[in-house]
This record gives sequence, C-alpha cells and structure tokens, in this order.
Amino acid sequence: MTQPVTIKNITKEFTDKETEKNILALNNINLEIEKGEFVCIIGASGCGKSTLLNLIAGFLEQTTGHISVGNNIVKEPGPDRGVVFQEYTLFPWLNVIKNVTFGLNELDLTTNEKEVIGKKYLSLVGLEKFAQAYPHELSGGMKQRVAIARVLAMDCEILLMDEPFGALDAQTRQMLQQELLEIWGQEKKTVVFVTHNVDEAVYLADRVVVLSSHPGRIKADIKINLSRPRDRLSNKVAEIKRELLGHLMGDDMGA
Ligand SMILES: Nc1ncnc2c1ncn2[C@@H]1O[C@H](COP(=O)(O)OP(=O)(O)OP(=O)(O)O)[C@@H](O)[C@H]1O
Repeated sequence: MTQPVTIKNITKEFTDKETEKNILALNNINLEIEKGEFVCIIGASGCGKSTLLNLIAGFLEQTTGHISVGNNIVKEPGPDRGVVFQEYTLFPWLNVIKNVTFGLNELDLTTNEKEVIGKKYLSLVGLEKFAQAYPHELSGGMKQRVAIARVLAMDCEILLMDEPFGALDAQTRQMLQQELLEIWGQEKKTVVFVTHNVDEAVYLADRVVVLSSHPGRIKADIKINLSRPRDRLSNKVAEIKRELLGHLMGDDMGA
C-alpha cells in the first residue's frame, strides 16, 4: 500500500567548497504528495529540483524540516523509494536481467524466483527479448527502460525520477512518457518526476510544482485535471502550458 509523502518546512543549505559561502538551495518547502499521485517538479536550472528529489530519496540531509513517507521519517535511502537518473546507471558488466534483479540480491529469493520477477518487469517495459544482452548493446531509450524495470522489480512504492528522459531524442522520449504512464496506471506507484520540459510535465502529471530559483521556493502548484492519454496539441494542454510558462518567466529555464 503506497503512502503519502510529506515535505515539511524543508530548507537545504550547501557550503560552496571554493568560496566557503553558504548557498540556500531550498527555502521552506512544504508539499504533500498523495499516494499514487504523479507529480512533476519544474523550474530553471539550479532552482533545487534535484536537491529536493535527493532529499526525498534520503541521499542528502536537510538543514531544517523533515520529510516522511507515511509515518516514517526519511533518514536514509530505503526500499520504498526507487530512483531513476538521467545518466544511465546500469552495471556494464551485468546483462540486462541481472541488472534488473540486482536489487533483489539481498532478499531471501532463489535464482529462479529472481528471474521470474526480472522477466515480469522486463516484459512490462517491452524488453523481454533482451534479457541476455549487455548495456553496451542497448540504445539510450532501452537503457532507461531497464533502469525503470529495475526500480519496479524492487517493488518500490515511490518512483523518484530525475530528468529520466532528458538525454533521449524527442521520439523516444514521447514513447517512454507514454509507456511510463501505462506502467503507472497498472502499478499504482507514487511518482515524483523532475523535468525542465513543460510539454513533458503537462503530458504526464496530475500536478505540476513550479520552483523559483535562488533560493528554491514553491512558486506555483497546479493540478492538471485532464483525462489520459492527453492530446499534446489540444487547446487545454496549450492553455496549461501557457500558465506554467507564465510562472517560469523571469527564471531562466536553461532548456
Ligand atoms: N553538493 C553541492 N554543493 C554545493 N552546492 C550545491 C550542491 N548541490 C547543489 N548545489 C547548489 O544548489 C542549487 C540547487 O541545485 P540543484 O542541482 O538541486 O538544481 P536543479 O534545479 O536540479 O538544477 P538542474 O536543472 O541544472 O539540474 C544550485 O545553486 C547548486 O549549485
């Protein structure tokens, strides 16, 4: 059963190693993400999107405030939260199926049981025929599918995705967006998805959170009540995109 994610009064300060000055990356972030919700976080480069995701993942520690998943305060990474990064993070020396089942190695499962789980998720991302292939034999889109299958195989309740399709060509990107929505529909995960791309956010999200920069603050929090699959060219989509771009104006979007 998925749990809500609560982000309460989060502030994150870094110290610049060269200048030794403090950088206020996030300032007083409050956010309640419902179980099963698909939330996109957008904002200009450097506004703290990855920092927020890394705090939810437990990779970083906040300066003030707290984050909880259900009743559990996040203190470190855990099996309830799976992360997919923009860079392909597969183990090059393991074949596809072993990459997908890698996270299961600590569980008390036989090799056969792990393979059954691995194959289920490989087939969900359309790569069952590539179980024995090695990462260098795959395209960028296929590598990201393997990375998604890997977090799904671990049965994480929450998918944290940091620009997962940012390095892909437009066509592959659209295909993976569609596939991700299908998987999300089937698996009922909570998704927190960081992107620079307004089109992507409006296509995917139930809700888009816009961060402003220096320091990162929530500038807007917009619900998208459009049924799926969404028509990328519809007037309603264009209207929401305009609204989001209005909130982003003044912040240099970078991409
Ligand atoms: N480890 C760190 N040490 C010092 N400063 C950092 C560190 N990580 C992030 N920052 C700073 O915190 C701010 C937010 O960075 P973050 O990477 O979260 O932004 P972002 O919105 O994800 O950017 P991008 O879209 O370019 O990936 C930036 O000013 C960045 O330079």
